[in-house]
Amino acid sequence: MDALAVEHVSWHAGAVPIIGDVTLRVAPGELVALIGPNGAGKTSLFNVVSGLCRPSGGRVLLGGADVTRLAPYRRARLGLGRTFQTSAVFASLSVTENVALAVQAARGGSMRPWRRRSDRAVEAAAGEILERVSLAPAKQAGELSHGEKRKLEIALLLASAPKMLLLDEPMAGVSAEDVPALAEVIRGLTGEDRGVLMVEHHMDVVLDLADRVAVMHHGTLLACDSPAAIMADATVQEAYVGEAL
Ligand SMILES: Nc1ncnc2c1ncn2[C@@H]1O[C@H](COP(=O)(O)OP(=O)(O)OP(=O)(O)O)[C@@H](O)[C@H]1O
Repeated sequence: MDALAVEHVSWHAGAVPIIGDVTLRVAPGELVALIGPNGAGKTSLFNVVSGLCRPSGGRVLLGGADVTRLAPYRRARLGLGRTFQTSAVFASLSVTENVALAVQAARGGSMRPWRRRSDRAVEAAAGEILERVSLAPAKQAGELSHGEKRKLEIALLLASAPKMLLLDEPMAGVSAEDVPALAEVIRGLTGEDRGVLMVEHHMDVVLDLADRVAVMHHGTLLACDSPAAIMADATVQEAYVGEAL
């Protein structure tokens, strides 16, 4: 069963066709990188998969369940997690407090403030997640580097134990020295049979991390294959004429 299946998906913005007949699968435990020149339709595809945009044709399946008509929060409950290009963390709270809030929300949806002494289980779960993303618990979220903030965003997603993750340019704004550590965290996300679909412009990161690379161009999927096959694909090279691949 695929973690994610996008089947013949099209999306129009009003009358303007943006995505046409895209079919793409992500297996459990697989990391697929989604690349393509600016304006190719990568974010639009993420919006269709996460439920922010309703496709004009085709289907989206999560773990085999048809979610095409479900609202984003219901897809999240079915195990879909998504990061965005902009950071969304509570800057004045510590790293642990941020993750503990997410764990608590995932467990009960209660909006009561997380209480330091009353919920050791929540704290323990938060600690475990922070270890997985190699992030120091005591730091205030507002003081983190870009790379650390990206790790914290991933930690917040892991709080709800998603089966399928959409990562939107995780390396954007991250300094060169933080890239290897963040790449290592992303590499670990496919554990526990989790599927990952990642939009990323840094080709070295894509080639290093991806099991397969999907290439979008003018709203369609040009190719989806191993990194080596994609690098050797003449059609792909042509789509990127004038741009660094
Ligand atoms: N709501 C909308 N209304 C009209 N046009 C849109 C809308 N959303 C996206 N587009 C257009 O669709 C095309 C694809 O946009 P999209 O953001 O999906 O591309 P992208 O591959 O994510 O690009 P980038 O790498 O620059 O983020 C662009 O030409 C964009 O201007």
